[in-house]
Amino acid sequence: MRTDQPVPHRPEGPARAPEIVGSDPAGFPWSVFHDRHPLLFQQLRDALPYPPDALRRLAEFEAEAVHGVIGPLEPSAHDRADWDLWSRPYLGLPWTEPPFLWAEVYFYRRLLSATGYFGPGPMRGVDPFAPLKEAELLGPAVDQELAALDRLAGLDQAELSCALLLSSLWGNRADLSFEISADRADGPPAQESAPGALLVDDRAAVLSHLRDRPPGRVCLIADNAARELLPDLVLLDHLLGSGLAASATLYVKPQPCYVSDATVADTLAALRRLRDAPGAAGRTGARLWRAVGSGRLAVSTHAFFCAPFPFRDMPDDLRAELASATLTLTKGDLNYRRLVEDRHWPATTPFAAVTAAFPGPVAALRTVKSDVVVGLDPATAAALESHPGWRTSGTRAVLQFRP
Ligand SMILES: O=P(O)(O)OC[C@@]1(O)O[C@H](CO)[C@@H](O)[C@@H]1O
Repeated sequence: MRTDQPVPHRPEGPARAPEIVGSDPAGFPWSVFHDRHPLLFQQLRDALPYPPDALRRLAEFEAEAVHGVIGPLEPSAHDRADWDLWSRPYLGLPWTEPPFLWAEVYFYRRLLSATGYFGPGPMRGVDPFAPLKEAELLGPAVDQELAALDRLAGLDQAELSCALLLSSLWGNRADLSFEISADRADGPPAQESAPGALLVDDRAAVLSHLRDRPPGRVCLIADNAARELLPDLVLLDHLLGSGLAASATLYVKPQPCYVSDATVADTLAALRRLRDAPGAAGRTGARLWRAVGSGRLAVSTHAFFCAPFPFRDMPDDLRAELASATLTLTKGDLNYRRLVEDRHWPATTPFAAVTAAFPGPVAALRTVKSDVVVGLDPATAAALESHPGWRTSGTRAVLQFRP
């Protein structure tokens, strides 16, 4: 990863709204640091038997992250030089003072140090979130979701494309960090079919974009493992099999973060889960297995996916890869925050304007779990104002496209 400052912000796009920070005790970011994170520390200690030095580091980091001020990475950290630069403006401040996106990414980086993930000891390379992700992947809910693929047999290609885009989108509701402290102030989770739950639906435009050109490479920047990654993989299989894509690249995180974010190990586990399933799911898994073997489906990663910056600051090598894709699908809330920048945009700010710096055509598939939203029509935005909590309840979603 580069150690210089992020590339200067490009001039395109509307005047930029203020960044979302965590300093308002009534706000969502504050609750993440003060309500969600203490529960997360407990969940981690329950999930794996940590040795004494890791328990001590976890306790120290918990005290710092919940009540203290931001400290540096340990001197021996392999990425200390990067983070020294990136954290210079924020060291010594309460965790809720910096931009929320920066603070959360750094929180998860520090958490890995505390568990010993990068250390010389027995926890080196041990994903602290693996027990949570594995339980979800092997659980009965996944059996049911995979069995449901058998019922798609009667759909024609267009219907199938629409259905699988939607299931990949709503798969994003399966988010283990969100489940820790889901804010249900806005009522119970909406069903996929609930009228009005999908605030923007650009599926038709996404599909005609793919149909109207020779099949190329589709990239998918994944979010969560297990129950979200499975429908993402099924969607990629469909795009490859239907000729809407000639090849695909699945981008996952280079290291564990944000609790359930997918890594390469999670991807391999999901592929095994699919391949070993009965019926249509098993056939899908077998095709995907072969697609990986033939190179039609590449599983890739980049250090930038765990860096605390919006996508407009991506380094040139990743920019060039994405620029050559016919379409990039970004999954989930965090990737949305990185795509449109985590700012207090008016909700009617055009999606195309704030994503202008993204290299190539892009579609965001995201359930709304944090404050930022753009691209709503004025009537939708106005109607939502009478539903306090709609931005963080995970009951609404957007599927937005910019050619
Ligand atoms: O990216 P995802 O998995 O859809 O959501 C991540 C999330 O749960 O974590 C953040 C708060 O910790 C929010 O952006 C969001 O609610």
